[in-house]
Amino acid sequence: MATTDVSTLFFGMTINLSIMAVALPYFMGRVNLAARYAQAGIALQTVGWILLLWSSTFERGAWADHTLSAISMGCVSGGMVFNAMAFQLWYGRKAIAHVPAAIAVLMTVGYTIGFSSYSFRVGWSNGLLALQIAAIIFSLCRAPKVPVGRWRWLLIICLTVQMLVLVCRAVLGAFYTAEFPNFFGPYMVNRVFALSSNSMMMMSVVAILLAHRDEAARELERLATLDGLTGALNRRAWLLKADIDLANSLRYQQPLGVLMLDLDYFKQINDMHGHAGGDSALQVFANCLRAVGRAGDQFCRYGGEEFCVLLNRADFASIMAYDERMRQWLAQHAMKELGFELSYSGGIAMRMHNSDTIEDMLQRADVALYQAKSAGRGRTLAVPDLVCASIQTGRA
Ligand SMILES: Nc1nc2c(ncn2[C@@H]2O[C@H](COP(=O)(O)OP(=O)(O)OP(=O)(O)O)[C@@H](O)[C@H]2O)c(=O)[nH]1
Repeated sequence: MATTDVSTLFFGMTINLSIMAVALPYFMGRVNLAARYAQAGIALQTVGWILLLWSSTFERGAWADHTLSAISMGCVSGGMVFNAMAFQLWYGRKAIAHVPAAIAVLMTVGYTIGFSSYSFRVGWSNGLLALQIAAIIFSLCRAPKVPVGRWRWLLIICLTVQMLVLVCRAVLGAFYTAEFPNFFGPYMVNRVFALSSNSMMMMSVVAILLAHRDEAARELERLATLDGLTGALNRRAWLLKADIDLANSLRYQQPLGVLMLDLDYFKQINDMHGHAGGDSALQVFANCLRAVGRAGDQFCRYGGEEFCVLLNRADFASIMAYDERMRQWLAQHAMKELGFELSYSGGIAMRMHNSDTIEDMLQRADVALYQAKSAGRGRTLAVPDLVCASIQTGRA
């Protein structure tokens, strides 16, 4: 430790940062907003460190030293703001970083004004950078809105180490100036700061790459489970969830129903309003299912213009009420949003006995749906010998 040269360590770190600032955008390829924020954060911090090293080649306190150092502080703290925005997006939250951004502005302005006092500028810049990092750590300690991997803890550890070293530097620089008169001098705190900055920066980049991988995995899962046009679950994902719900319904002996829905005269809709009109109708229908559903109901686009809803803890009367709500919703919204009426036929199947499978229920719902179509459409039926009821509302 005693032989480590602080300037060389910072120089090495700046070289590493520069390589990563160029390599990340190049090798990550086209990325979404969060990764672009993270890349911008690293790039800004790189510029900051380059300027800081450059400033040290000028006479101390000279105009060039003052200007370059002030800009470098703005870049380093601005880079933190971009990183905070990236982490928030990876947390599934809105990308706001008011506190780190306000601290970045405050820090740069104060540093520029108070540059002539070494103790002030070291205390101010290190103290506020530590505060900025504390704000980011605080937001990382809140529960994420999406499942995130262990990168979160890696990042919290890296940032905490950096924050603690910055606090030491702030205190030593501000109050023990005689023992700590130079940023690049061979003092223990400078060495610790240079070494920890090096390793924490590397680890932070690892965390960023892991966060990006998490996000890619979530996106893949989204693509694999959702229908691209309507945002509804696709058949495969729905069947997996349906099996779990059926097992729970058996275990707790609670009612479970399947509602199979098919838009009426959909071919005519396509013919009259074009394929885009048909697509919009499918989206409006999915919105209808979303609007009238309760938490726990699962719906999917089963295929083409056919949808399925699984209604947990719902008896036949509740499913009839659900169907009625759907028809009312469509009566109020379809004409307004599409310019034409939208009607559907439905088939209901309740879980009948303990050996029922989802496939059995779908088969019964399909038979009921076929009967609803044959009976003139615009209605929802259950297979007559199983449940003697029908709902006949809307267009017949
Ligand atoms: N616009 C659009 N049309 C689709 C999509 N998937 C399936 N279709 C169309 O949906 C139509 C379904 O037609 P049919 O099976 O005859 O059903 P229908 O006209 O609704 O008749 P009934 O169900 O008997 O009332 C076909 O013309 C398909 O091309 C889609 O994603 N978008």
